Order: sequence, then C-alpha cells, then structure tokens
Amino acid sequence: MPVIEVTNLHKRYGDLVAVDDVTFTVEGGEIFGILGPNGAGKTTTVECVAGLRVPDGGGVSVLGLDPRRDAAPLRERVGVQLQESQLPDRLRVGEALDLYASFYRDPADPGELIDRLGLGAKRGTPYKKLSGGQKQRLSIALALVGNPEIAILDELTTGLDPQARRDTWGLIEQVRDSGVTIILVTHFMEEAERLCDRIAVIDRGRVVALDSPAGLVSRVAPEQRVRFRPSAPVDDQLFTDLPEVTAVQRTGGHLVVTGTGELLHAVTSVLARNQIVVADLRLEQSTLDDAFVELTGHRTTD
Ligand SMILES: Nc1ncnc2c1ncn2[C@@H]1O[C@H](COP(=O)(O)OP(=O)(O)OP(=O)(O)O)[C@@H](O)[C@H]1O
Repeated sequence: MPVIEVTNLHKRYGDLVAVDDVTFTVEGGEIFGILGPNGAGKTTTVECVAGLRVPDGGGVSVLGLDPRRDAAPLRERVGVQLQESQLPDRLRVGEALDLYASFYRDPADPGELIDRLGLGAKRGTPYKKLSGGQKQRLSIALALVGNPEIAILDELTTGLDPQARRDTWGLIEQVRDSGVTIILVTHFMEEAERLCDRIAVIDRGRVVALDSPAGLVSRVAPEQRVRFRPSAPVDDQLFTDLPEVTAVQRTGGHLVVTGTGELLHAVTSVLARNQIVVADLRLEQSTLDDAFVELTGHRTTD
C-alpha cells in the first residue's frame, strides 16, 4: 500500500523551475531513495512532502492526508530530518531529546532512543561539543522521537567520514526493520545502492528513472566484463564463439571478455575445457554510478 503519493508535482522559485512534473509513490516499509546531483530539486520535493513548501501544481498525499491542510496530525506521524539542522550550542543531547519528545502525544522513550543511536555516553554533552557524526545521529534521533510511521532524511551522511557513514547506514537499516517507512535524499551512489529498495533518479527537476538499484543498473548497462591474465597464449575465437560474448580485448597481459547473461560461467567453462590456467580473474559489472551517468549524462558530483 502506498503511504506517500506525489503526482505531477511542480515548484518554481521565480523563473527557476526546481521541480518539474515529479510523480512517484512510496510503499509502506520501504526505503525510498531520491538520488540526484546538487540542485536537482530533491530537497524541494521532500519539503513539499513534509508540508514545508506549497507546491505550485500537482498533488501530494501522505498517509492519505494533505501535508498542508492536515499539518497537525501529520506532524505526529512523520519525522523530518532536514539538511544542516542546527540546535543551540549549549543544549545537551538529553535535553534536546526531552524537549522534542514533549512536542508529541506518544513519543519514544528518549533514554532508549539515545542508547539505540549510540549516544548513551553523550547524554550530558552540549550540542557544540559533538562530532559531525554525533550531531548527525542526534538529528536522526530527533526525527524519530515522535515514533513516526514515516521518516524523511535529507543528506544524512554528507560531511561524515567513511566509518561514521557506514555506522549511520546500519542505523537506518535498523529503523527500517522496526517498521518505519523512509524517504532518503542522497547524492551518494553507494549509499543509495546499499540502503534503498527503490530509487527515483532526479535530474534538473524531473524523474529520469525509478527502479530498484539492480533494476536501474541492468536497465541501462547490462554488460559485464571478465578480466584475467592467461598463463599461456590463448586464441580469441575460443571466446568470440560463445553466444554470451560481445567483444574480446587485450590490455597488457590481460584479456577482457565483455558480454551478457551467464558470462562468467561461460568463460570459466571454456578455460577449464582447454586447461588454461589464469591469474587475476575478476568479474566487473556496471555500477549504479555507470547507470546514473547513462541516465543523466553526468555524474552526481558534476
Ligand atoms: N528558497 C529558494 N529560493 C530560490 N531558489 C531555490 C530555493 N531553494 C532551492 N532553490 C533552487 O532550486 C533548485 C533546486 O534546489 P533543491 O535544494 O531542491 O535541490 P537539491 O537536489 O536538494 O540540491 P542539493 O543536493 O544541493 O541540496 C536549485 O537550483 C536551488 O538553487
């Protein structure tokens, strides 16, 4: 059952069209990614979903309600973590959670949430003394303290080091496993690939593709490459004869066999049948990054 429905959403800032006819639905219990380069319209889209901006056209329905008209009941059911949320420097972690919990009718236990987010030792620490990763975890805790059914998380790992980013991913998976539906805005491919059940790729205000990470990859770039270094000369034709193979190239001492389907199995069978010993055997597949470039014509970091 869709919990969020966005239909033909339009939003301009003066002459600038930030969101141009965006349509998608988010199913209950999934992590739905909104992936795109800077300025693509991701934040504007989720701000419309969160009721923080008024669309110029189109419709948004969240849990069957209108984010603007039904702002009060939705505040109880949707947790929002927006980019670069700031808290007063001297506010302590425990105080921030208690304060936010007081805004809700049926909040989570702040102490339990602090422990769950790995901030137990920081309960008495003022906001300004937290590291980037700890601030980020606190902002996730604040988005979850109302026990929401939906959490909207915008760029939650931007600025974190790789370890903190991975820890945060683990946390988001736990939140999803507890039954919360998540909209995750990101421009990190690896993050989208690891966490999201489905991804809307947004570029210049439009949805250019919507699929699972694997679906996006296979849709635009189904080819795989098997790369290896044979220990003795090999005839290319052994591979070009295979129905799975589309090309054979040589680079240095390596052979690169490109193709589709069960390519790895086909190539290794030929090698075994002909008693060819190889070194450095590697299967290279297209990544979400490749798919993104093909879909939009540029990288997210461009
Ligand atoms: N309040 C505003 N007033 C005018 N223009 C805005 C405003 N907010 C965003 N924009 C512009 O609208 C476009 C879309 O911005 P938005 O923040 O939605 O994109 P984004 O995909 O979230 O980008 P980022 O990843 O950089 O946050 C950008 O060109 C941005 O400069």
